[in-house]
Amino acid sequence: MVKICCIGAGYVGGPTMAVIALKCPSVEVAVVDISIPRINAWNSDQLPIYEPGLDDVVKQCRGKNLFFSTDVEKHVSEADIVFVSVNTPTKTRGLGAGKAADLTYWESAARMIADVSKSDKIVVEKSTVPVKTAEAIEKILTHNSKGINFQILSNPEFLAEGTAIQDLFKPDRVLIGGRETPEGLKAVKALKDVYAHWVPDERILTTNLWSAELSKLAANAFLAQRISSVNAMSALCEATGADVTQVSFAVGTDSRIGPKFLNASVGFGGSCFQKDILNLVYICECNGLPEVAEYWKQVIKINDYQKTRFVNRVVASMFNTVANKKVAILGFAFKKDTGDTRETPAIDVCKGLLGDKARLSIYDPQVTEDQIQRDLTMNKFDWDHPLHLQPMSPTTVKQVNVVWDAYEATKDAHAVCILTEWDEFKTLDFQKIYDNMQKPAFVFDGRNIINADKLREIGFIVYSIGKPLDAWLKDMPAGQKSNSTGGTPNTSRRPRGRPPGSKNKSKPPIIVTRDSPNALRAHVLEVSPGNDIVDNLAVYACRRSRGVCVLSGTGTIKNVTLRQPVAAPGGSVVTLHGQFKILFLSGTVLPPPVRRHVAILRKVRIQE
Ligand SMILES: NC(=O)c1ccc[n+]([C@@H]2O[C@H](COP(=O)([O-])OP(=O)(O)OC[C@H]3O[C@@H](n4cnc5c(N)ncnc54)[C@H](O)[C@@H]3O)[C@@H](O)[C@H]2O)c1
Repeated sequence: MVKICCIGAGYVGGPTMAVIALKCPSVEVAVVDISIPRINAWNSDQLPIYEPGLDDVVKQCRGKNLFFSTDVEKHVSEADIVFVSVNTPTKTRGLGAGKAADLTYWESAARMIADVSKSDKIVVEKSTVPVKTAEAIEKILTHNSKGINFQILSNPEFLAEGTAIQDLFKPDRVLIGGRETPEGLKAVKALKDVYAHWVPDERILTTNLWSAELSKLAANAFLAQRISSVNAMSALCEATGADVTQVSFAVGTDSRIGPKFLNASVGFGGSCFQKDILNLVYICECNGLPEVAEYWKQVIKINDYQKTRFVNRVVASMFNTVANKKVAILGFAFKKDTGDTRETPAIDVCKGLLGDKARLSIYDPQVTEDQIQRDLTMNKFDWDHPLHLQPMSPTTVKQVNVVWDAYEATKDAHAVCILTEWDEFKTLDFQKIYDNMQKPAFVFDGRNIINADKLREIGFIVYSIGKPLDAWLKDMPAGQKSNSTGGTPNTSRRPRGRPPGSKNKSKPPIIVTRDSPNALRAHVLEVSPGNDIVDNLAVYACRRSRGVCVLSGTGTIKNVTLRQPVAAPGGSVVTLHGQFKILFLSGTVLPPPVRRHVAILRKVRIQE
């Protein structure tokens, strides 16, 4: 019986090995990891990752030919084929920091394989690694081999989280790279035989080692580039009145381009795209190709720009400040059908809004409070280290409240930001949400999943990425960079001086609302039908611990109770029934600890 061992029981190692075990009953598969909680979870009913269809596959073969264990050395020494699927984070220190791949975990796995092996082995790179990594790994293994023969193969994984099981069942292709020597070709054939249990022969591609390694980086760079291309178009669509959905449909029907991966959004995320492109950029620089490096860097710059642009749009639309306003965040995972939050755009958007002092109420069906707090306090790239090496007890962000229901998150909120395209968000009762929100009520759809027209009919002010703007949003210039957003900083500098040929333009009005606690701020409040105006204002003042000075009001009211000042001679209460139009409304409402009767709504002039 062929024995396979996979080092690393993560998003790739776990599902990939479970599918190999399912499809190859004659192969014994052990998945090993240094993380005890992770292995315990794989052996329980609560798997450590959420992936549609995964539970079913694991249940069918766990304990038969699929095993999860922390006994790394035992299973490695017994295996014929060792997959290495460990983290390959971006380096945070030293040479190549912020770009190059950190191969610490890979190297320590390779040294351990060399130490414990007693028989020949095929070692398979499953992790995404820089091109030429196999050469380095080969050196480590052969220098410590004690006469054992190791063959290194590159077999990069192309699954996408959220559809991993489908992708593994029916891959577009399986790529195997190996040495073009008799031993290398034999090793390639041995691995090909494993996949041949369920993947058609024409879908198993074999190449040399370096082509396989580079193909994975190239594939991710191309995918991310499509997203950045359509996101760049989305900014132009907003500026011109074009609709990005119509543009991408028209572009995607060209058979040379194709329709996939052309949805505009708040930006791409996930553990791979940014990391792999940075890695590619570094490799280009090291190979003396600065122009090529610069080209790929732009894909990440546009992604950062898109997140910053989204935050700016939210802040600018809400009178240029979100200080102390409740903003509901629907969705935190980097895409639907996964609980994975690695490099999710939600992190930068939330940090940006928190930088402007918003209060956030976050709901995601698959992400825990602990994870969200961790993500919002962790340093860049720290997430890509095994759990036990990450900061143990992150400080929590106080302005963040994580809830388990979209209606709870949106209650009393000023705005809703949709950051993950979960299907359940499409069927929310937006009328109910609107009724329970502060007015004007805003929806910022970062995934273009809601029916904007319907929401506008309800009364929302809606922003959908790359779509024609509401009149309200057009009047709120959001193109400028906001220094207060904590999102990924935009490093590009504007050239000095006026562009050639430009004239003096009329300047947009400057909105002077700063968050000094004592500054006056203008608010438009809408009191819903059936509500008492004074009560509403009192609740509003109380929640914000602020005095409210009412300057004017419009609309119609019913059942008016006019209280004459108590001290006035003959002071009394006059109650008027019927429908009245407000001509003039002024007054002051003070928050606690001032006693309620001191809060006075002074003047209402009404007309029958
Ligand atoms: N997540 C994806 O969608 C995806 C897709 C394709 C490729 N990849 C690549 O696959 C690799 C793994 O990604 P992932 O998402 O599964 O990461 P992950 O963090 O989910 O899993 C990696 C696991 O390796 C374990 N590990 C680290 N060092 C170890 C060691 N010396 N011995 C035993 N276990 C060790 C960690 O504890 C962790 O559980 C990365 O290189 C990634 O770029 C990821």
